[in-house]
Amino acid sequence: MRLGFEPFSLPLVEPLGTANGELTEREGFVVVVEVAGQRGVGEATPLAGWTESLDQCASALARVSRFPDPRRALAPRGDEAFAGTPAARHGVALALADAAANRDRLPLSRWLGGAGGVEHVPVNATVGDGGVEATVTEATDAVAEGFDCLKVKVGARPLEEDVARLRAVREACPDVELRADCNGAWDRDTAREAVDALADCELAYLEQPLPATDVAGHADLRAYVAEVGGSVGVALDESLASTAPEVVVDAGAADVLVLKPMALGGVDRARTVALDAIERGVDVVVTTTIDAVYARTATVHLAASLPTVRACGLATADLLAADLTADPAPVSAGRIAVPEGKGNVPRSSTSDSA
Ligand SMILES: O=C(O)CCC(=O)c1ccccc1C(=O)O
Ligand SMILES: [Mg+2]
Repeated sequence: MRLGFEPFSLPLVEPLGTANGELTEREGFVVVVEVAGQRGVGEATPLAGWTESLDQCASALARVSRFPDPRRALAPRGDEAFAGTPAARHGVALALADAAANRDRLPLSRWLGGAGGVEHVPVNATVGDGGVEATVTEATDAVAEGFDCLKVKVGARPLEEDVARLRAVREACPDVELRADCNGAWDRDTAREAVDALADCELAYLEQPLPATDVAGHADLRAYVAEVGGSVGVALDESLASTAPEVVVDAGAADVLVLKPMALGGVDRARTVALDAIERGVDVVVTTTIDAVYARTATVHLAASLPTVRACGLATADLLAADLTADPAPVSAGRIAVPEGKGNVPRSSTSDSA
């Protein structure tokens, strides 16, 4: 039983504009385990605001790599080994899951508990902040590539500009499912104004309109939408990094949960959260923090393992200027074919398959 980890740094092709500023590169660790001769590869790619810092992640991985058996770190009593470091837990849990799925000769989607038979996962295109013209160009390019669901980043500029952007996208792309991700940028009044101003845009949902900790505000906003006879849903993303998902669901604060396995401490944990939410009538979308190929592919497997999932935020490989190995699950016509080989990233499709 061995566990090692190596740092990586991958630049984005161009910065992704969000209400929290620009994301320009992704740094993290490839985690490798060997269990009874079986190799497993995981990924820990922390992102400030969603997870621990890079340094905290490295410390947690170093600590667990000195365990005689790192599997103990995932056992219920060992979970404190990862307290506050969900990205580190994600990396170790994925490496161990990959090794076990390889041993059992199952694709990760099946090893996680999926029934099988899901060949594709639908995905949304991610349209960053930009002027009206740039936003419409990105949106129409995505539709031409076959996407039928678009997520537009908003909240980085005054509401009337975001309204103009979303109206222009709706006009140019009348048939798509349209979502807007505010990354917590609005206050309660602005969010209500947005619901009114966007009533004719047929938005599927507003993602994290209010700050992460304002769970009650999101419940109030849902009540407001019902009161004015609107149809826009409320999706929560950042709130799930600070508030337990069951608390969010109990509060009636979300129509949709946006689940990021890196922030939730692993695809295994994200799957538990997803199944619980679905059972309670809340939809789920799975996405990443723009992770590299191992974590992104694991999230494709997670999506495929669920009984239902809405278009996922997994069309982000092209945002990276380089990746850790060949992509076994590229986007084609707005969806991703689920890898069928054993494990997470099947060895035959990797460039380091020696
Ligand atoms: O969901 C998507 O379409 C892509 C992922 C994405 O938007 C994102 C990427 C990095 C950090 C945060 C977020 C987010 O959903 O807020
Ligand atoms: Mg989001």
